[in-house]
Amino acid sequence: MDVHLGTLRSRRHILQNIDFSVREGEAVGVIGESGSGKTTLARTLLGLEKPSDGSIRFRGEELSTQSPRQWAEFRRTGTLQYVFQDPLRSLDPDQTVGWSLGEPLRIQGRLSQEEIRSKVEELAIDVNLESALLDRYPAELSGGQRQRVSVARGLIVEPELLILDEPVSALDAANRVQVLQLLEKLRHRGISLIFISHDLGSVAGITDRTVVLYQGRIVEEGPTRQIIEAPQHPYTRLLIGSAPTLTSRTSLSKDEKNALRAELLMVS
Ligand SMILES: Nc1ncnc2c1ncn2[C@@H]1O[C@H](COP(=O)(O)OP(=O)(O)OP(=O)(O)O)[C@@H](O)[C@H]1O
Repeated sequence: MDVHLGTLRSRRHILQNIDFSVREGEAVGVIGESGSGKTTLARTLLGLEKPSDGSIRFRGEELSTQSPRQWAEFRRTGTLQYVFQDPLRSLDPDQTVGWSLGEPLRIQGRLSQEEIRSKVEELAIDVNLESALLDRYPAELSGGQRQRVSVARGLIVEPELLILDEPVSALDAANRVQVLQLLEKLRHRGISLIFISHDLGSVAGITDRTVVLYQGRIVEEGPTRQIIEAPQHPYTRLLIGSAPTLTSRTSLSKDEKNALRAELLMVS
């Protein structure tokens, strides 16, 4: 799949030849530095950008040719849900957290008010949100609590695929741990996940496979353990070398990093 963005006069090739799949119940990480195309990929998978070439299939159904209205319907029915970096943007500031959590179910229109309320309370327990928080407004929650609400909101309609774009980047260390623990718990629920992040450390404990995005292209893909223990591409080696806590190896020296950067220039 390819994606071009920009105006007709300055069209840019943002994603090139992207080809990967997610199996049922599998958690796949997409990592890459700023500008590598991660958010464009998330937006394309959600139907918010249109691929210029190639296809996006969900359970064999071709999605890339669907109209914006069909895409909206696909997101609305809950098959595909998403969590973005900034939970304040996805939660209505004028509504209580409990209201926002129940909103996807109200849109679906299949359950009564009481059923929705009890589902919201059940889910709050699941994501370790005290029930008293349900009556508060988003601005009255901590960043971590808000992001747990966003994840819960993505889950309430029991999606088949949850796309998370930098879900912990805006959080401090303690809140990050809480949200990552929640995501780890989700893995065992059979939901397929795409976890997009610039930080391999966040993705490491949660994903089965990882895709490495560099300058809009996939340069490496494999089991997350293998990517961490035996990275092949110089870009991945640089990423891992800059995150020494991920492996038992010591971090790269300045010379080693420079050598990898030079190699990277040769291959890109
Ligand atoms: N609407 C747009 N028109 C033209 N170029 C765009 C548009 N949106 C993004 N880009 C460019 O596409 C490239 C990838 O952007 P994208 O936001 O997908 O990267 P990212 O990996 O998510 O970065 P970050 O981690 O900083 O959010 C960047 O060079 C960006 O400037």
